[in-house]
Amino acid sequence: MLLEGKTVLITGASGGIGRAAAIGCARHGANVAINYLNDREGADSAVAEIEALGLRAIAVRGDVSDPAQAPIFVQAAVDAFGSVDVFVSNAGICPFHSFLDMPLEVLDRTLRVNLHGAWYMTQAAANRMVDQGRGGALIAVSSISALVGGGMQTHYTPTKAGVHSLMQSCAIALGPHGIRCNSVLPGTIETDINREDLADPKKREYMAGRIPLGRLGEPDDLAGPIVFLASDMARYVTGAALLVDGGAFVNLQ
Ligand SMILES: NC(=O)C1=CN([C@@H]2O[C@H](COP(=O)(O)OP(=O)(O)OC[C@H]3O[C@@H](n4cnc5c(N)ncnc54)[C@H](OP(=O)(O)O)[C@@H]3O)[C@@H](O)[C@H]2O)C=CC1
Ligand SMILES: C[C@H](O)[C@@H]1OC(=O)[C@H](O)[C@@H]1O
Repeated sequence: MLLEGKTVLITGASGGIGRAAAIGCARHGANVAINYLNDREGADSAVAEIEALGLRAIAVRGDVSDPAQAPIFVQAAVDAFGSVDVFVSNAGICPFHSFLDMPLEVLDRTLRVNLHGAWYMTQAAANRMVDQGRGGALIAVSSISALVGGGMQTHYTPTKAGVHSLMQSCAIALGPHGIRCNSVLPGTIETDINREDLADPKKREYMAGRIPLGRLGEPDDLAGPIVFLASDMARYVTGAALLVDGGAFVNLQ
């Protein structure tokens, strides 16, 4: 049990990586506050799964791109569990689109959810941790796409580089408060975000073929790395980026 007695907050935890991380943290003894936007059923089922493990969980609806939602989410977690020990900034979107004709609304929404949303939520969680005076851990779900490009992701990849950069700067700003700030960089993980993209058999075969470990990722592949970075096992790790990609990034030839 690496997170016994801790309170973990995760944005976008109604499905995919966030949901797997929420359940992974509960398996290690944490109570979990789950933020979601549209998928009430997914959020409720994550809460039920955590409760079945004997831990506590709440689901709080809110759009991370709205700055007013950040203090509301943090306060809801404090009201329910009394503290904020770990915050995982995970909520994100990736509406695949070509560059030259990118509608401004698609660009704007992607930046607002993935980057502004991460910033607002991280700041609110950090303020609470500083007030508590006993440190904490912030983790951003960045991406292999922080390091490499995507022709249909020109609006998205800068946000993933951005959230890792946010963790690096926060590591400096918050280190004196004992708050560690790190990123995980998933490769291609099968979730709703890429269901349509990977429905193309050629694309799927190409993406899977790039991976030395021989398969696309599943959401639960991120649970262990996130629990590790959240826990005291990583007590001297801050400003780091942990690739979780089955080896895709290093696979040149
Ligand atoms: N899958 C992959 O290959 C990779 C994913 N990532 C990153 O992982 C993170 C999670 O993605 P993944 O699990 O794959 O995708 P999913 O689409 O499965 O999950 C996305 C989650 O984000 C939530 N969400 C979306 N927009 C908002 C918003 N405005 N406010 C609050 N919650 C929101 C969704 O909530 P709801 O459904 O309730 O609306 C959902 O819970 C993203 O940041 C993504 O960039 C990084 C690298 C690879
Ligand atoms: C959504 C994509 O399949 C996924 O998102 C990322 O961040 C990865 O790099 C993949 O491109």
